[in-house]
Amino acid sequence: METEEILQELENVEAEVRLVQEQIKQLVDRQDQLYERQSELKSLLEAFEASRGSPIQYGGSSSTAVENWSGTFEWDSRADDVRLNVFGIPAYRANQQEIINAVLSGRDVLVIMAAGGGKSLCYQLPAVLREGIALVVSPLLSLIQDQVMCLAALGIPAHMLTSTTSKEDEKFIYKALEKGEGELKMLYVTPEKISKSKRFMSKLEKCHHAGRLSLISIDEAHCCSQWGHDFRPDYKNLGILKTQFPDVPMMALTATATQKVQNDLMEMLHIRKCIKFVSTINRPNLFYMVREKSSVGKVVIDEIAKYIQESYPNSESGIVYCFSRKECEQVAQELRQRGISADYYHADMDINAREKVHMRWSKNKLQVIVGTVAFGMGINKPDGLSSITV
Ligand SMILES: Nc1ncnc2c1ncn2[C@@H]1O[C@H](COP(=O)(O)OP(=O)(O)OP(=O)(O)O)[C@@H](O)[C@H]1O
Repeated sequence: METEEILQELENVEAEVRLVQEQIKQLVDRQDQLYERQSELKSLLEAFEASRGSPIQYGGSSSTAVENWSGTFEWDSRADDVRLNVFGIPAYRANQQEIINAVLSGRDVLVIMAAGGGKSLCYQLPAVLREGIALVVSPLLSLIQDQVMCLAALGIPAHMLTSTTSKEDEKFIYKALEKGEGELKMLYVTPEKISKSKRFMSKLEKCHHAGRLSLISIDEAHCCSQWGHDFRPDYKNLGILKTQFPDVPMMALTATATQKVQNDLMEMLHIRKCIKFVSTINRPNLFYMVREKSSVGKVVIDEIAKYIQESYPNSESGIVYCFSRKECEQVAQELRQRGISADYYHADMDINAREKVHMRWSKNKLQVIVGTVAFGMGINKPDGLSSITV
């Protein structure tokens, strides 16, 4: 093949890709319009139903108020069973059931719920209920490891595909995506996988083509927006997921998003018509205390050590937040000198060292992590978690 011929064909292929992308965009827009019309028609039916005093049947099932996601759904009893017997959760918290119902109805959803409010259940439960594999995009390795560890403990086959994944695991995951072999229910990846690995995207495409991609969940979705406090450039490319897999419900979850960030992330993820759930930030399990800080460094450490020893005599886990990396190392060392099992965590450490500290802490082999804000986003540790900001 002559260079000129190659160039010509490349040009043709690129032109066709642009055309296909345009067609996909038009189809996604059309899908949005249809959803909107569907909602209007369901509202009309609901109104008729109310005026006649009897339910109208359509599409083989009884009608549900359009935005009434707390109504009755065919999966209610299966969802209750999984909630209780798989996740060990006796009752839903505010909005959880409605979010789950919206996703299981095939809708795209934006969830704004305070940290620790229970966002994970909102995508993990549908992932267990739906056939196939759910993809979860999450920004931090430590967060992914934490989630995969918790899911494994619940007996849910979850895996992660990250820079630390072994060749063997990678093979297993690719086979599960491509051929449906092996047990895989939830796959966690960092956003870089979506934007940088063509191989992964091609396997995902095959999984979708075979009808086995059940759900796409974007955790810490505020990272999409440049207006947010945690902008991650690779999150910007996640829009491709909706473009490539328009029929797969997408969930975007975050604890903090201003109106501007919400609009921005909906735009970027191509979920402009999503159902939005905002939970109040009242956290009854949180207790705040502010104490005056001495100007003498040693006294501050003495007081923190005393507070930890007196308030957490059974070595319950905690985090001490510091502003600088150097401070983290110093404070950890000084706490150790006062008999507290403590270690530091910050972004200057290599990934293995960070994971080691996180694992020791997760398994209660370390009581206190002294970290910068690099540690903590999305950490799930139900037993006695306390945090002190120096
Ligand atoms: N309905 C519920 N009842 C009791 N506990 C729950 C319920 N839902 C979730 N939890 C528990 O609450 C804790 C926090 O949940 P989760 O980690 O999902 O929070 P999150 O909203 O993802 O927080 P973050 O923003 O920090 O990631 C977990 O231990 C989880 O098991």
